[in-house]
Amino acid sequence: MQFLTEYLKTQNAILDELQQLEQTVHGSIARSIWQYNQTQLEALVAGLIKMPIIEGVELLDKDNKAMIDARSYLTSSVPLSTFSTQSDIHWSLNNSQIYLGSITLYSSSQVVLDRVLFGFALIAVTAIFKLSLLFWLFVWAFNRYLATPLSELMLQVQDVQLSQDSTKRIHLSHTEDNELMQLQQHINNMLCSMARDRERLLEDEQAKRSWLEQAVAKRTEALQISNEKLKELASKDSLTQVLNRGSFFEMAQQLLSLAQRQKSTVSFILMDLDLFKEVNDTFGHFAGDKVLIHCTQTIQSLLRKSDLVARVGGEEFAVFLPDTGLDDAYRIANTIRQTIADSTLEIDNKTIAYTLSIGVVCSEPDDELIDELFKRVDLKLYGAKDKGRDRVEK
Ligand SMILES: Nc1nc2c(ncn2[C@@H]2O[C@H](COP(=O)(O)OP(=O)(O)OP(=O)(O)O)[C@@H](O)[C@H]2O)c(=O)[nH]1
Repeated sequence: MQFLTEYLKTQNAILDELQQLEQTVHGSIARSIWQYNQTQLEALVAGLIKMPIIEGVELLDKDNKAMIDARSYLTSSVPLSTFSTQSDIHWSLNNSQIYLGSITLYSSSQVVLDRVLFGFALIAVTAIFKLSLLFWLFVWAFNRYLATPLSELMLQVQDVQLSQDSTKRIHLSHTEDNELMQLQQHINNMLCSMARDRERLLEDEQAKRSWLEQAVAKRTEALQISNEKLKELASKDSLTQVLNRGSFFEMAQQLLSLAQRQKSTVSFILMDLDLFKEVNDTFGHFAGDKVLIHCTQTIQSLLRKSDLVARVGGEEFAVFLPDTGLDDAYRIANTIRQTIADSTLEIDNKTIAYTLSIGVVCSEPDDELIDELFKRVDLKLYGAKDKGRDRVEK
């Protein structure tokens, strides 16, 4: 439909052009005919026929006989349809018009078609050019305002994700006041609130950890106290509160090893209450316990703090004297014996007296084990018993 409209419009335009051409050449042709100048007439027609919109020129004389009939096409390729404009040719003489003939200019559907197609081609080329321009404009705008900022945004988000730095934020290099800028703002707000949450969590965790550490420290302290109490209980004799046999031998062994390294002498005193069974039998077991406690306190009062005292049997006491030779040890042992022998105990209005038999030895340079000293001192003790009790044997 558009093609048909275009075709008709173009045809009318060509008709107008043909008429204008006729007007233009009208005077020259009239003169040529009036002057019988055939050469000039033919030249004019040849000029006309060369024009692209003219397919044929026909000149008729006043008797309608053909003077010139020129065609731009061969007779073998006649156009499908032709259209023409015709006008009469007059010559003015003494204010009268003399009729000389007529001129007909032909054009064809081919000319119209060519022009219409040329118009369409022009429109198509313009459209393609405009479309290309629009396409590249779109590509440029897409890249500039969307693709490039988006890929930059993705890279920065990735960077923030991989980084341990919670203060990192998104900063796009080219930001317009658009959705991307809002997106950047939203992401940064989200990162801020995430950082705040993380800080809060860390603070909570820190508080919980310090609470836990305090609780553990308190618990450890309580355990240490309990352990120390247990150790003390395990290492001490419950009645007399001096060392028991096990811990005495352990500590004495360490002190003996140290003394051997330092090449000093240590002494070992072993004491046994004389006829203690009689004390128990006469005054009772409770009184016997009091005697044992009295004996312990008396021994302790006569020793240095660095000496070890232990209850190593029912009524048997051991003393380990670091850095002490046999004579000094003997003197100490005898003082203990004498003090005990001189003392009495009042229990339930009854006076109790008791004595000790004591053995004393000192270490030899090749003594490595405390058991060796114990064996020797045990023999000395039994020597004291054998010799009548209440005495010290060295
Ligand atoms: N009260 C009391 N008596 C105890 C304790 N441990 C042991 N005994 C008593 O000590 C006495 C030891 O008697 P024996 O081994 O016969 O020795 P002894 O009577 O002292 O005679 P000798 O050692 O030969 O002088 C026993 O009667 C035990 O019951 C104790 O913890 N408390």
